Amino acid sequence: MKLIRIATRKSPLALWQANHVAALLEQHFPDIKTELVQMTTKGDRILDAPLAKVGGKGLFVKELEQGMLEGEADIAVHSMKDVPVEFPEGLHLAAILQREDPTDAFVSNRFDRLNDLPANARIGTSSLRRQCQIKQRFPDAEILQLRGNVNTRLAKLDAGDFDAIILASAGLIRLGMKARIKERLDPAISLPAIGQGAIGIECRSNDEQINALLGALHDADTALCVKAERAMNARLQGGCQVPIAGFAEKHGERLFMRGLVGAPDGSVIYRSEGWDDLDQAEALGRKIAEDLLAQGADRILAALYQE
Ligand SMILES: NCc1[nH]cc(CCC(=O)O)c1CC(=O)O
Repeated sequence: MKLIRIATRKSPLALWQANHVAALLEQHFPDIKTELVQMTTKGDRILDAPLAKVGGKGLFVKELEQGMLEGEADIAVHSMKDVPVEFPEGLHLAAILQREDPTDAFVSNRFDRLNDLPANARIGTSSLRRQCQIKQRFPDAEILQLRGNVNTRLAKLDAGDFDAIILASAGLIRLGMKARIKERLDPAISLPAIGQGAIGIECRSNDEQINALLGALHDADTALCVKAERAMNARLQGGCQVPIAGFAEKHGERLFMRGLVGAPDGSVIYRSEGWDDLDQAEALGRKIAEDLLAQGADRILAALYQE
Protein backbone atom coordinates (compact mmCIF):
# COMPACT_ATOMS: atom_id res chain seq x y z
CA MET A 1 0.00 0.00 0.00
CA LYS A 2 1.29 3.40 -0.94
CA LEU A 3 -0.18 6.76 0.04
CA ILE A 4 -0.17 9.59 -2.49
CA ARG A 5 -0.83 13.03 -1.02
CA ILE A 6 -2.52 15.36 -3.52
CA ALA A 7 -2.10 19.12 -3.15
CA THR A 8 -5.16 21.08 -4.25
CA ARG A 9 -6.87 24.43 -3.88
CA LYS A 10 -10.13 24.43 -1.91
CA SER A 11 -12.59 25.71 -4.52
CA PRO A 12 -15.32 23.23 -5.48
CA LEU A 13 -13.83 22.94 -9.00
CA ALA A 14 -10.28 22.35 -7.70
CA LEU A 15 -11.59 19.73 -5.25
CA TRP A 16 -13.56 18.02 -8.02
CA GLN A 17 -10.42 17.86 -10.15
CA ALA A 18 -8.25 16.54 -7.30
CA ASN A 19 -10.87 13.93 -6.37
CA HIS A 20 -11.08 12.93 -10.04
CA VAL A 21 -7.32 12.32 -10.16
CA ALA A 22 -7.52 10.43 -6.85
CA ALA A 23 -10.25 8.18 -8.24
CA LEU A 24 -8.32 7.54 -11.46
CA LEU A 25 -5.18 6.60 -9.50
CA GLU A 26 -7.12 4.26 -7.21
CA GLN A 27 -8.86 2.66 -10.21
CA HIS A 28 -5.61 2.08 -12.07
CA PHE A 29 -3.62 0.97 -9.01
CA PRO A 30 -5.76 -0.84 -6.43
CA ASP A 31 -2.97 -0.88 -3.83
CA ILE A 32 -2.72 2.90 -3.80
CA LYS A 33 -4.44 5.18 -1.31
CA THR A 34 -4.80 8.92 -1.80
CA GLU A 35 -5.30 11.86 0.49
CA LEU A 36 -6.08 15.50 -0.36
CA VAL A 37 -3.90 18.25 1.09
CA GLN A 38 -6.00 21.41 0.78
CA MET A 39 -4.21 24.73 0.38
CA THR A 40 -5.06 28.39 -0.15
CA THR A 41 -3.19 30.29 -2.88
CA LYS A 42 -2.57 33.99 -3.35
CA GLY A 43 -5.11 33.96 -6.17
CA ASP A 44 -7.76 32.63 -3.77
CA ARG A 45 -6.88 35.14 -1.06
CA ILE A 46 -6.99 38.32 -3.16
CA LEU A 47 -10.56 38.43 -4.39
CA ASP A 48 -11.23 42.16 -4.42
CA ALA A 49 -8.83 43.06 -7.26
CA PRO A 50 -9.13 42.23 -10.95
CA LEU A 51 -6.85 39.28 -11.75
CA ALA A 52 -4.99 41.42 -14.24
CA LYS A 53 -3.99 43.79 -11.45
CA VAL A 54 -3.01 41.18 -8.86
CA GLY A 55 -0.16 40.27 -11.17
CA GLY A 56 2.57 37.69 -10.96
CA LYS A 57 2.69 34.32 -12.62
CA GLY A 58 1.60 31.16 -10.87
CA LEU A 59 -0.93 32.93 -8.68
CA PHE A 60 -2.95 29.73 -8.26
CA VAL A 61 -0.08 27.22 -8.11
CA LYS A 62 2.87 28.55 -6.07
CA GLU A 63 1.72 27.39 -2.64
CA LEU A 64 0.96 23.93 -4.03
CA GLU A 65 4.45 23.76 -5.52
CA GLN A 66 5.99 24.85 -2.25
CA GLY A 67 4.07 22.04 -0.52
CA MET A 68 5.60 19.45 -2.87
CA LEU A 69 9.12 20.88 -2.51
CA GLU A 70 8.79 20.78 1.27
CA GLY A 71 7.49 17.21 1.21
CA GLU A 72 3.96 17.93 2.48
CA ALA A 73 2.40 16.60 -0.74
CA ASP A 74 3.50 14.29 -3.57
CA ILE A 75 1.52 15.63 -6.53
CA ALA A 76 -0.50 18.74 -7.35
CA VAL A 77 -3.56 18.85 -9.58
CA HIS A 78 -3.98 22.04 -11.63
CA SER A 79 -6.15 23.54 -14.35
CA MET A 80 -3.53 23.85 -17.11
CA LYS A 81 -4.86 27.34 -17.72
CA ASP A 82 -3.37 28.40 -14.39
CA VAL A 83 0.05 26.77 -14.84
CA PRO A 84 2.95 29.03 -15.92
CA VAL A 85 5.15 27.76 -18.76
CA GLU A 86 8.24 27.55 -16.53
CA PHE A 87 8.40 25.14 -13.58
CA PRO A 88 10.42 25.69 -10.41
CA GLU A 89 13.67 23.72 -10.09
CA GLY A 90 12.88 20.17 -9.00
CA LEU A 91 9.27 20.05 -10.23
CA HIS A 92 7.73 19.18 -13.58
CA LEU A 93 4.51 18.30 -15.34
CA ALA A 94 4.13 14.52 -15.21
CA ALA A 95 0.74 14.04 -16.90
CA ILE A 96 -2.07 15.83 -18.68
CA LEU A 97 -5.55 14.28 -18.64
CA GLN A 98 -7.81 14.07 -21.64
CA ARG A 99 -9.24 17.50 -22.40
CA GLU A 100 -12.80 18.36 -21.35
CA ASP A 101 -14.84 20.75 -23.53
CA PRO A 102 -12.36 23.61 -24.19
CA THR A 103 -14.91 26.29 -25.11
CA ASP A 104 -16.08 29.36 -23.24
CA ALA A 105 -19.71 29.20 -22.15
CA PHE A 106 -22.34 31.93 -22.49
CA VAL A 107 -24.43 31.84 -19.31
CA SER A 108 -27.50 34.03 -18.82
CA ASN A 109 -30.93 34.02 -17.23
CA ARG A 110 -32.28 36.50 -19.77
CA PHE A 111 -30.84 35.60 -23.16
CA ASP A 112 -30.43 32.30 -25.00
CA ARG A 113 -27.52 33.22 -27.23
CA LEU A 114 -24.65 35.70 -27.30
CA ASN A 115 -26.08 37.27 -30.43
CA ASP A 116 -29.40 37.98 -28.66
CA LEU A 117 -27.70 40.43 -26.27
CA PRO A 118 -28.59 44.11 -26.59
CA ALA A 119 -25.75 46.35 -27.73
CA ASN A 120 -25.28 47.85 -24.24
CA ALA A 121 -25.43 44.53 -22.35
CA ARG A 122 -23.83 44.20 -18.90
CA ILE A 123 -21.42 41.28 -19.06
CA GLY A 124 -19.49 39.81 -16.15
CA THR A 125 -15.95 38.52 -16.62
CA SER A 126 -12.54 39.24 -15.10
CA SER A 127 -10.65 37.76 -17.99
CA LEU A 128 -9.06 40.32 -20.31
CA ARG A 129 -9.07 37.61 -22.97
CA ARG A 130 -12.85 37.22 -22.79
CA GLN A 131 -13.36 40.97 -22.38
CA CYS A 132 -11.42 41.88 -25.51
CA GLN A 133 -13.21 39.36 -27.71
CA ILE A 134 -16.66 40.38 -26.41
CA LYS A 135 -15.87 44.08 -26.82
CA GLN A 136 -14.83 43.56 -30.43
CA ARG A 137 -18.26 42.08 -31.15
CA PHE A 138 -20.23 44.41 -28.82
CA PRO A 139 -18.28 47.69 -28.54
CA ASP A 140 -20.99 49.26 -26.36
CA ALA A 141 -21.20 46.38 -23.90
CA GLU A 142 -20.39 47.15 -20.28
CA ILE A 143 -17.81 44.73 -18.92
CA LEU A 144 -18.12 44.25 -15.16
CA GLN A 145 -15.52 42.57 -12.95
CA LEU A 146 -16.49 39.10 -11.79
CA ARG A 147 -14.06 37.23 -9.54
CA GLY A 148 -14.51 34.23 -7.30
CA ASN A 149 -15.15 30.54 -7.84
CA VAL A 150 -17.71 29.19 -10.30
CA ASN A 151 -20.53 29.01 -7.73
CA THR A 152 -19.91 32.57 -6.54
CA ARG A 153 -19.99 33.84 -10.12
CA LEU A 154 -23.27 32.06 -10.85
CA ALA A 155 -24.78 33.44 -7.62
CA LYS A 156 -23.90 36.99 -8.74
CA LEU A 157 -25.55 36.34 -12.11
CA ASP A 158 -28.65 34.98 -10.36
CA ALA A 159 -28.75 38.07 -8.13
CA GLY A 160 -29.31 40.10 -11.30
CA ASP A 161 -25.92 41.84 -11.45
CA PHE A 162 -25.38 41.00 -15.14
CA ASP A 163 -27.22 40.25 -18.37
CA ALA A 164 -24.76 37.41 -18.96
CA ILE A 165 -21.45 36.00 -17.80
CA ILE A 166 -18.78 34.02 -19.62
CA LEU A 167 -17.21 30.99 -17.92
CA ALA A 168 -15.20 27.99 -19.03
CA SER A 169 -17.58 25.24 -20.18
CA ALA A 170 -15.26 22.65 -18.57
CA GLY A 171 -15.77 23.99 -15.05
CA LEU A 172 -19.55 23.98 -15.38
CA ILE A 173 -19.59 20.48 -16.85
CA ARG A 174 -17.33 19.09 -14.12
CA LEU A 175 -19.47 20.61 -11.38
CA GLY A 176 -22.63 19.08 -12.84
CA MET A 177 -23.97 22.42 -14.09
CA LYS A 178 -23.93 21.79 -17.82
CA ALA A 179 -27.58 22.90 -17.94
CA ARG A 180 -26.47 26.48 -17.13
CA ILE A 181 -24.64 26.70 -20.47
CA LYS A 182 -26.89 28.56 -22.92
CA GLU A 183 -24.32 28.50 -25.73
CA ARG A 184 -20.89 26.97 -26.15
CA LEU A 185 -19.06 29.80 -27.84
CA ASP A 186 -17.38 28.80 -31.07
CA PRO A 187 -13.60 29.32 -30.81
CA ALA A 188 -13.92 31.74 -33.73
CA ILE A 189 -16.05 33.95 -31.42
CA SER A 190 -14.28 33.38 -28.10
CA LEU A 191 -10.91 31.72 -28.56
CA PRO A 192 -10.14 29.78 -25.34
CA ALA A 193 -7.24 30.33 -22.96
CA ILE A 194 -4.06 28.35 -23.36
CA GLY A 195 -4.66 25.00 -21.68
CA GLN A 196 -8.37 25.58 -21.06
CA GLY A 197 -10.26 22.39 -20.27
CA ALA A 198 -7.10 20.38 -19.55
CA ILE A 199 -6.06 19.14 -16.10
CA GLY A 200 -2.33 18.78 -15.40
CA ILE A 201 -0.54 16.85 -12.68
CA GLU A 202 2.75 18.17 -11.34
CA CYS A 203 5.23 16.29 -9.18
CA ARG A 204 8.88 16.20 -8.13
CA SER A 205 10.98 15.46 -11.23
CA ASN A 206 13.11 12.86 -9.42
CA ASP A 207 10.23 10.92 -7.88
CA GLU A 208 10.48 7.90 -10.18
CA GLN A 209 7.72 5.85 -8.62
CA ILE A 210 5.15 8.66 -8.81
CA ASN A 211 6.22 9.63 -12.33
CA ALA A 212 5.70 6.05 -13.49
CA LEU A 213 2.21 5.90 -11.94
CA LEU A 214 1.13 9.25 -13.40
CA GLY A 215 2.20 8.09 -16.86
CA ALA A 216 -0.88 5.83 -16.85
CA LEU A 217 -3.19 8.88 -16.71
CA HIS A 218 -1.46 10.80 -19.49
CA ASP A 219 -3.33 11.67 -22.70
CA ALA A 220 -0.80 12.16 -25.50
CA ASP A 221 -3.18 13.97 -27.88
CA THR A 222 -4.21 16.55 -25.29
CA ALA A 223 -0.58 16.97 -24.26
CA LEU A 224 0.41 17.71 -27.86
CA CYS A 225 -2.22 20.43 -28.24
CA VAL A 226 -1.38 22.00 -24.88
CA LYS A 227 2.32 21.88 -25.78
CA ALA A 228 1.67 23.93 -28.92
CA GLU A 229 -0.43 26.43 -26.95
CA ARG A 230 2.17 26.78 -24.21
CA ALA A 231 4.96 27.26 -26.75
CA MET A 232 2.99 30.23 -28.08
CA ASN A 233 2.61 31.62 -24.57
CA ALA A 234 6.30 31.10 -23.78
CA ARG A 235 7.26 33.20 -26.80
CA LEU A 236 4.75 35.93 -25.85
CA GLN A 237 5.61 35.72 -22.13
CA GLY A 238 1.88 35.59 -21.53
CA GLY A 239 0.30 35.84 -18.12
CA CYS A 240 -3.20 36.63 -16.89
CA GLN A 241 -2.49 40.37 -17.28
CA VAL A 242 -2.76 40.22 -21.03
CA PRO A 243 -5.51 39.33 -23.52
CA ILE A 244 -3.94 36.28 -25.12
CA ALA A 245 -5.78 33.23 -26.43
CA GLY A 246 -4.47 30.06 -28.04
CA PHE A 247 -6.14 26.85 -29.01
CA ALA A 248 -4.75 23.82 -30.87
CA GLU A 249 -6.69 20.84 -32.22
CA LYS A 250 -5.55 17.54 -33.67
CA HIS A 251 -7.16 16.70 -37.00
CA GLY A 252 -5.98 13.25 -38.02
CA GLU A 253 -2.21 13.43 -38.30
CA ARG A 254 -2.03 17.24 -38.34
CA LEU A 255 -2.31 19.99 -35.75
CA PHE A 256 -4.39 23.12 -36.36
CA MET A 257 -3.79 26.08 -34.11
CA ARG A 258 -5.26 29.55 -33.68
CA GLY A 259 -3.90 32.36 -31.55
CA LEU A 260 -4.72 35.96 -30.79
CA VAL A 261 -3.47 38.97 -28.88
CA GLY A 262 -5.76 41.96 -28.41
CA ALA A 263 -6.19 45.27 -26.69
CA PRO A 264 -8.39 44.92 -23.58
CA ASP A 265 -11.03 47.25 -25.08
CA GLY A 266 -11.30 45.13 -28.23
CA SER A 267 -10.25 48.03 -30.46
CA VAL A 268 -7.61 45.83 -32.10
CA ILE A 269 -7.20 42.07 -32.16
CA TYR A 270 -4.36 40.38 -34.01
CA ARG A 271 -5.17 36.84 -35.09
CA SER A 272 -3.10 34.06 -36.58
CA GLU A 273 -3.65 30.42 -37.46
CA GLY A 274 -1.74 27.58 -39.04
CA TRP A 275 -1.25 23.87 -39.59
CA ASP A 276 1.74 21.65 -38.93
CA ASP A 277 2.78 18.03 -38.40
CA LEU A 278 2.23 16.43 -35.00
CA ASP A 279 5.96 16.41 -34.24
CA GLN A 280 6.08 20.18 -34.83
CA ALA A 281 3.72 21.20 -32.01
CA GLU A 282 6.12 23.62 -30.34
CA ALA A 283 7.31 25.04 -33.65
CA LEU A 284 3.67 25.69 -34.61
CA GLY A 285 3.02 27.53 -31.33
CA ARG A 286 6.15 29.66 -31.80
CA LYS A 287 5.24 30.39 -35.42
CA ILE A 288 1.79 31.68 -34.39
CA ALA A 289 3.45 33.83 -31.71
CA GLU A 290 5.98 35.27 -34.17
CA ASP A 291 3.20 36.07 -36.62
CA LEU A 292 1.21 37.88 -33.91
CA LEU A 293 4.27 39.85 -32.80
CA ALA A 294 5.05 40.85 -36.38
CA GLN A 295 1.50 42.14 -36.88
CA GLY A 296 1.84 44.47 -33.87
CA ALA A 297 1.11 42.36 -30.80
CA ASP A 298 4.56 43.34 -29.51
CA ARG A 299 3.34 46.91 -28.98
CA ILE A 300 0.18 45.81 -27.14
CA LEU A 301 2.15 43.49 -24.87
CA ALA A 302 4.86 46.03 -24.13
CA ALA A 303 2.23 48.61 -23.13
CA LEU A 304 0.36 46.16 -20.90
CA TYR A 305 3.44 44.80 -19.14
CA GLN A 306 4.53 48.35 -18.39
CA GLU A 307 1.38 49.23 -16.46
N1 LIG B 1 -9.66 31.02 -13.94
C1 LIG B 1 -10.19 29.97 -13.12
C2 LIG B 1 -10.39 28.71 -13.88
N2 LIG B 1 -9.34 27.88 -14.12
C3 LIG B 1 -9.80 26.83 -14.86
C4 LIG B 1 -11.17 27.01 -15.08
C5 LIG B 1 -12.04 26.12 -15.84
C6 LIG B 1 -11.60 24.70 -15.99
C7 LIG B 1 -10.61 24.46 -17.06
O1 LIG B 1 -10.29 25.33 -17.90
O2 LIG B 1 -10.13 23.31 -17.11
C8 LIG B 1 -11.55 28.20 -14.44
C9 LIG B 1 -12.91 28.78 -14.38
C10 LIG B 1 -13.30 29.62 -15.55
O3 LIG B 1 -12.45 30.14 -16.30
O4 LIG B 1 -14.50 29.82 -15.74
